[in-house]
Amino acid sequence: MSKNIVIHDYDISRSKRNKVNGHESFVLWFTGLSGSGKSTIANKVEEELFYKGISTYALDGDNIRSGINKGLGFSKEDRLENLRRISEVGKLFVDAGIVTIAAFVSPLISDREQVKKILGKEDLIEIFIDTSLEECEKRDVKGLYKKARAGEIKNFTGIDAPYEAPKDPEIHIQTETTEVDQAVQLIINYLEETHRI
Ligand SMILES: Nc1ncnc2c1ncn2[C@@H]1O[C@H](COP(=O)(O)OS(=O)(=O)O)[C@@H](OP(=O)(O)O)[C@H]1O
Ligand SMILES: Nc1ncnc2c1ncn2[C@@H]1O[C@H](COP(=O)(O)OP(=O)(O)O)[C@@H](O)[C@H]1O
Repeated sequence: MSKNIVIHDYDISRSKRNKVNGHESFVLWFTGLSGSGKSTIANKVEEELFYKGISTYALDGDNIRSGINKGLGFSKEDRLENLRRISEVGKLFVDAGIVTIAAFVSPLISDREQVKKILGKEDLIEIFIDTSLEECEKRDVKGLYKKARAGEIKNFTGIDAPYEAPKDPEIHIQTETTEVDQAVQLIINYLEETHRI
């Protein structure tokens, strides 16, 4: 803690907010290669939760890398800082009583260890969107793999930057054998079975 910074406790606590909202707050953290299906599945999971009356918010590349993290690139250091700030923002949302959905490549085990350290194991549900590089490249939703192969983008995850698969995620989805709707149902089932919702 910096010198001369004194934390002020507010009376409206997270547990009061959770009680009023009628549900817990936590982060669903999606990790996987670009094009693996993180945003597609995260978006539908949010929709499903939202229409169940749950307060949700999705943090995704668009609202983060063009806003709070404008100026950060894709070096190992910048990714770590990107994910550190996202985790801190996620922590605020959880404190605000919101089920927070985060969809980021988050490629390294050490990146995700930092996320876990900031959010705390209890408030984090890690979801590995497991799609082979071959399939992501075939999808090439944004045409970025083509550019990376042509050398027009450097440090592209899966091409010339590493992706380290999670060893023990709470939820593991293989999109080449699981349809989007099935993936969403697996996540909702997990949340119900673990009494998160
Ligand atoms: N070099 C490189 N490597 C990986 N991805 C790249 C890169 N350059 C741009 N993009 C686009 O940025 C999205 C990934 O941003 P993230 O913030 O999720 O990345 S990270 O977690 O900090 O590694 C990723 O979005 P998604 O496709 O939604 O995953 C890409 O579209
Ligand atoms: N089973 C599946 N799960 C998720 N996405 C799938 C699946 N099958 C095909 N797709 C397609 O793959 C693409 C994934 O893109 P996107 O969700 O933007 O990935 P990411 O956010 O990981 O970069 C979408 O065009 C989606 O329709």
